[in-house]
Amino acid sequence: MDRCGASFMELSKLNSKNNVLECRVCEDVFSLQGDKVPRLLHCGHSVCHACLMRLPQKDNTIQCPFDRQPTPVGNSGVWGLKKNFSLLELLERLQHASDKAAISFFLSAEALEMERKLAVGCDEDEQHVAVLYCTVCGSHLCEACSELTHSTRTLAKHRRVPLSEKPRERPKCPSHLSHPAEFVCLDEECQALESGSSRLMCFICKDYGRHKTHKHGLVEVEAEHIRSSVINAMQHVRKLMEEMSEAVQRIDNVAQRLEGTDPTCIAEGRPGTAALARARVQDFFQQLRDSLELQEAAALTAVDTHLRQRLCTLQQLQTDLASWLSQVACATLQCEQAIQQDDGRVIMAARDIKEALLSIEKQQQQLSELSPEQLHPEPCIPITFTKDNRVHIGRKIEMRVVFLGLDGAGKTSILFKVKQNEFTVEIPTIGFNVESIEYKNLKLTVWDVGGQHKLRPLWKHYYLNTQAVVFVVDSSDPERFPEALGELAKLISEKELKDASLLILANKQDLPTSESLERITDELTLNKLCCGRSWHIQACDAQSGNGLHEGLDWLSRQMVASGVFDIS
Ligand SMILES: Nc1nc2c(ncn2[C@@H]2O[C@H](COP(=O)(O)OP(=O)(O)OP(=O)(O)O)[C@@H](O)[C@H]2O)c(=O)[nH]1
Ligand SMILES: [Mg+2]
Repeated sequence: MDRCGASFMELSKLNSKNNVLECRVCEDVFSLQGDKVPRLLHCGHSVCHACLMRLPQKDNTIQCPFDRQPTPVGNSGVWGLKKNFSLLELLERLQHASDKAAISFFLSAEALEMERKLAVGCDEDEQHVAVLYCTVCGSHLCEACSELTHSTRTLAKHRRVPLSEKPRERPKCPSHLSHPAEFVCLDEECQALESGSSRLMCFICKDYGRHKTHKHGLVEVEAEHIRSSVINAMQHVRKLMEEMSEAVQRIDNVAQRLEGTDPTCIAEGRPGTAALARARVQDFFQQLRDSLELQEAAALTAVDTHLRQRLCTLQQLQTDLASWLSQVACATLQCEQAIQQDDGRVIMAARDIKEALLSIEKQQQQLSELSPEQLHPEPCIPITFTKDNRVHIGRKIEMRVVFLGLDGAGKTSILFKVKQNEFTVEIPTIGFNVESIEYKNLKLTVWDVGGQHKLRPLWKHYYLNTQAVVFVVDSSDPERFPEALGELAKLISEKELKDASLLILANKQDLPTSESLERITDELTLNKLCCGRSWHIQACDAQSGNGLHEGLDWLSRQMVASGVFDIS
């Protein structure tokens, strides 16, 4: 192989592998001059003159179609950009070698393999796979057939290129196969309805065929439009793909953070967020278990204390009864023995007999003073569970309740209506009333505190250990609703009352001027104010007692988690 042949082969290989001699936008081979001359962009990429002319210009700069780097163009536009002289020199050498040397085509084994992958049959022998294309004969050839068929002096000059560089074929007119399809129909209806091939036409079809009245364009130009629109679209697609792969990366990072398998977590020995969440849940439930265990222990202690007291009482009663019994038995014996004697001795013992009988009477009296529960004790233990997981032993749950509200709202009237079913005209409370009220399974200790303005600063002394606040509102006095709202808002913000249930009694509903529950709820902004705590509004009147039991029932439900269990 001579030097020229060798350099041609290398250049061909270079070109076939990297397409350095083609414009990568239009894929046309660069030319030494004219539209296809390669021009250099600032980023180092080369693009043919024609493609550069088609690129949009913004503020006298054009963007490289490959890396979007800007290249300023002067007043002379694309014409002012430097030609890629290195590439032009390479091209010139290649053409020169091509003209001079007999073409003996060599492709590396690797390049041959690439060409074979195109799987095009050899036109000379269908058993062979083509790797070359003769641009003069227009035939696809394998290496052997290429040598064989192009061995004469004239045929050897035929330009053969790797199959992958085969020049694009010109389409044939579907109606006149001997003519090239030079035009394409641009009619909108045809574009929408017809296949691409039926829109192609030769010059005869253009002037006389079915598309003759339609708008048409040159095949090359239209194909170029499609190519450039695809290239444009591909730029967006590339951006989209970048965004997608970034999103995939982000998702991957998040998944790793969740599982704790990301490098930072591993390096710092930090668990993933899922493990942290699991630990938080376990902590929470451990605290619940701890506090439940404490509550259980307290409840069992309450049962044990109850048992000790009951046993102690029973033992005391047993001891008392045994002592009474022995005293009665002793007196009875004394009397019986005395009356067995002769008359004189009976008379002499009369005083002792009287005393013995008196002692028996005394024991009888003591026995009759015992309650039925003491005389007929039952082994059962009544247990109630409160909502705060306390155990209450006995038939009634004790509850501390404070009645608050503006002066004249009816607190004292309600208290006495519930306690002794009486409605009397009350005088204003100065200080407080405290009463014990039993209702169903509740034993309420009610603190009714005076509501006059000057007394309100004292309300705070009644908050400690209060399980429920009953806030009484005079429903017939809407002018004082804002004042009531102000006092209620202060109560709600009190720390000591944060767990207390809140019953709002809309009192004096018997009066014709009384407002509805909806209006009072709105005026006192109860839905907002009491959000997050257990509260209830109940219409009532202290005169008839209507609504008071419903209110107490609600309070009972707030206290009791589970009704009375008679453990027997
Ligand atoms: N018609 C009617 N009058 C009521 C009702 N409840 C209370 N009253 C009357 O309203 C007035 C005030 O009642 P009280 O019970 O003293 O009011 P209070 O909230 O205890 O007032 P202070 O002790 O000053 O805080 C009394 O004259 C009661 O008779 C009711 O439901 N209907
Ligand atoms: Mg009062």
